[in-house]
Amino acid sequence: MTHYDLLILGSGSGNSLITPYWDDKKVAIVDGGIFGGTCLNVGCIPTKMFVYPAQLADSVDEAARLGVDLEFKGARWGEIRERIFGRIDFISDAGRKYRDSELENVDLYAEFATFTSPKSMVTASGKEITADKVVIAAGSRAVLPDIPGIDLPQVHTSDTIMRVDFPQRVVVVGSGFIAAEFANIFHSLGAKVTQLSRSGELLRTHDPLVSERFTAEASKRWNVLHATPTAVESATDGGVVVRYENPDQGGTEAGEIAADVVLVATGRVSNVDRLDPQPAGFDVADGILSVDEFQRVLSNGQPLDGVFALGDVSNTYQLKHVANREARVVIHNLEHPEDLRATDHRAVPSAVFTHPQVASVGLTEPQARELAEREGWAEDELAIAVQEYGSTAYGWAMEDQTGFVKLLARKSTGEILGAHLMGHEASNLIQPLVQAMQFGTDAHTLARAPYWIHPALMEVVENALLSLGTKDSGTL
Ligand SMILES: Cc1cc2nc3c(=O)[nH]c(=O)nc-3n(C[C@H](O)[C@H](O)[C@H](O)COP(=O)(O)OP(=O)(O)OC[C@H]3O[C@@H](n4cnc5c(N)ncnc54)[C@H](O)[C@@H]3O)c2cc1C
Ligand SMILES: NC(=O)c1ccc[n+]([C@@H]2O[C@H](COP(=O)([O-])OP(=O)(O)OC[C@H]3O[C@@H](n4cnc5c(N)ncnc54)[C@H](O)[C@@H]3O)[C@@H](O)[C@H]2O)c1
Repeated sequence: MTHYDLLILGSGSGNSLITPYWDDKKVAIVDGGIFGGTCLNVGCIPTKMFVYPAQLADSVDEAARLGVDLEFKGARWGEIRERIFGRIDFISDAGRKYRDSELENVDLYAEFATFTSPKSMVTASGKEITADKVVIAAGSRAVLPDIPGIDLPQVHTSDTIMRVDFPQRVVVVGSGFIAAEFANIFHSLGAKVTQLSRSGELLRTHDPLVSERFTAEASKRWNVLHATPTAVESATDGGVVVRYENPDQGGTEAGEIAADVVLVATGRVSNVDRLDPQPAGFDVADGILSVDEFQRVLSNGQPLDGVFALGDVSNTYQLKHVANREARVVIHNLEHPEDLRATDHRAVPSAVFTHPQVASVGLTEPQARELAEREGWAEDELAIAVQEYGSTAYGWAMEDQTGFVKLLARKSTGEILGAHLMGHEASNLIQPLVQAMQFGTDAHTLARAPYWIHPALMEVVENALLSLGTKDSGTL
């Protein structure tokens, strides 16, 4: 048995916890997967490195509308893939070597491990590790529907799809973040894409206007079927046949579609079940490890001293910037047990890097209506504004016909409740709204106090804020 000052389970966001504070202390980092975790190896970073070339390919259609004739001659997928993974694999490998052999005070266990008590683990090869402090950053994994043929080699999750040779025919199963991003990448780079959506509505957890308009836009670009897969079968040409049926009345009729590869993007679950949480007495609720606001793991509803968790294993956001924020809180709380700080989850934004881009923060319209009803607000207290990109000068320059900013606010106070953007650079345009929600800036003050550069596309946010008609804060 080897004892450490700190044991970290998971080398994704967990890797950032080893600050200079631990230089003269013993640290164990345990990871049975690829060093560096999901975001670096199979998540945010490589996907966005494919999204950008896809965006360049998309510009051909946009340019044509504006009288500029470009030609898409094709994408050198193999080259793109080698460039992306040449960079990423190098970073992952260098990180692993640094932890494994260059730091004297850190031991890397490249194995899966399970808990035997809150502060002790056993690795797959039987090594026992104990520690004074423990951080669980074990992430999440893709879930697959239980249908015949799901284990065929042509069926992928986001973990493996980016390493394939370019497929001419792709079936994407699911309607969430991952499905939207990959359907767009493969379509834009020249593949024939069919997306199977169980509900027929893409990005369904977003505001209904986003879901409705994104579904319409995506359906113009690739084949979106209101259907769910029932089986995948090998085909004689080396590909597969995906059988599908309509999940409810009004859906696509049953049928089959041939594909080279299938990407299954039907959600991710916390890895907590694979840690053996019972012997450790960890609380698990709704499939995630329970933590308090200081990221301390709970046992029978009480925080365990010196045991923390962060990221996808213990939150339902499943976003890297949330895992990073929680990691900063854990870094502080590990080093200052007498001055614990809480994680602030008030205004967590997200973006879907597809085409058109989507970005959101705060309440959707149904959630805001529910709040208004619960709190007995007057009829017109909920202010809603929808501002089209095309209503601004830069939108004219772009001849934009799809982009919009939708805002929800409380009329009498100007409190911004939610923001939902779809269109060019939505992931950047949303940032001032995130700031305002975080700092409690009301809609009128945000529109009037700072200068907004004219005629930047950001004016669409300024105009949406003014369109809300919330209380006049007096700022001219
Ligand atoms: C395709 C894709 C695209 C994404 N894009 C974005 C994006 O654009 N923006 C965004 O904010 N988020 C994005 N995400 C989500 C983001 O990647 C995750 O929220 C984030 O990486 C979670 O970090 P983590 O530290 O909690 O877990 P991870 O980075 O997954 O780290 C967990 C580590 O724990 C290890 N582990 C698990 N169990 C054990 C065990 N029992 N023993 C030993 N080791 C174990 C795993 O091998 C893994 O390396 C994306 C995710 C995917 C899949
Ligand atoms: N840009 C980003 O920030 C980004 C990008 C990718 C992933 N992520 C994170 O990763 C998480 C997982 O992404 P995801 O797209 O897998 O999950 P998701 O929860 O966004 O979407 C899952 C989709 O699969 C559908 N589905 C579930 N079971 C099904 C079944 N049996 N048959 C057919 N459809 C089914 C659901 O209806 C839903 O549309 C996201 O929640 C997100 O937080 C973030």
